[in-house]
Amino acid sequence: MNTETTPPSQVAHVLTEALPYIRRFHGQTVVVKYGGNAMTDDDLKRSFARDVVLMKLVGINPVIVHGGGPQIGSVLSQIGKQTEFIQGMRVTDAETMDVVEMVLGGLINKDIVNLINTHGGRAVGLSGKDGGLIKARRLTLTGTGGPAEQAPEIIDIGHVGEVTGIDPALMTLLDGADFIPVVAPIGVDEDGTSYNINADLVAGHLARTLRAEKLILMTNTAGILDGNGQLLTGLDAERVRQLISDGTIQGGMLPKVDCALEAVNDGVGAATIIDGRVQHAVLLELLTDSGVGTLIHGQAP
Ligand SMILES: Nc1ncnc2c1ncn2[C@@H]1O[C@H](COP(=O)(O)OP(=O)(O)O)[C@@H](O)[C@H]1O
Ligand SMILES: CC(=O)N[C@@H](CCC(=O)OP(=O)(O)O)C(=O)O
Repeated sequence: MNTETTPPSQVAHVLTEALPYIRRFHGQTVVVKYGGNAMTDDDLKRSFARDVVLMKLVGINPVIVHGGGPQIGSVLSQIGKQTEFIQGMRVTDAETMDVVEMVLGGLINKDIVNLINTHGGRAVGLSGKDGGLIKARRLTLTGTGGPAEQAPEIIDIGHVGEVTGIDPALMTLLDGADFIPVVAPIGVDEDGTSYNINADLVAGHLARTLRAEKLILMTNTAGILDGNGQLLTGLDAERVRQLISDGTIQGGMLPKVDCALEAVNDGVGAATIIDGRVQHAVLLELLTDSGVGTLIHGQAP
């Protein structure tokens, strides 16, 4: 909103509309997954940084988990390396893992930290290695094809991890000192081996561990769409299962719905998938009556 052209009464109205939401989320943790597809445009990146700073200033505790899939892809193509996804996960050999660490833990993480800090926040960038934050192990995928009587085929996708534990100590420390944590989705096992982890999965685990009031997954669609491209504003587990089995939900949307369902069934207040291509998407979702995207419901009590 441009306050130079907006009548003051309208500005006051907007602030009043936000008041019940500010009260509701005050002192609560909100985990925001900032997908690589939502960080392509400089204006959008700035609007995201301002939203995060505003959240912190009104007493909400934002925790940012970022992706960077397209950015990893572009560095891999610059060095002439092919990349492949199986069931939404990037096949990650040792050389790809180095690029993942450089792009996620280096470039993107520090870019977001810098952006938040230049807009008045105090962000601290971490990967899952810092303070033992994200414990991981190798993820094994099983094939979906083949005759039913045969044991499912095990697919090796290299250094791709799944989260086995989150140590919240560092988060609590940062939150207590009013810092904003910005987390790169890299985990480590007991032997010190690094793993590339889908950022949605990390965000879901963090939200559960921190008992977040809300998990927000920002992506490059209006939310979850039905077969006709229409936005589905609210879904429960049963409907999600149907949409997966009829192929409406697929690819990169699969880990999002999985982790959103796991989160709401394990103590997280709500999970929404929103359009990160919209300016101030996070504020619209958190602090206005309109809300945006798809809300994933938990099981009825
Ligand atoms: N039913 C669906 N509704 C919306 N998007 C879907 C659906 N099924 C699959 N997708 C795909 O999921 C993508 C989002 O996942 P992904 O590309 O991994 O995004 P991000 O980088 O934000 O994690 C969408 O761009 C779309 O191509
Ligand atoms: C295992 C795996 O696929 N990891 C992802 C990690 C980044 C990510 O999740 O980025 P987005 O959220 O932007 O998709 C990858 O290598 O692309």
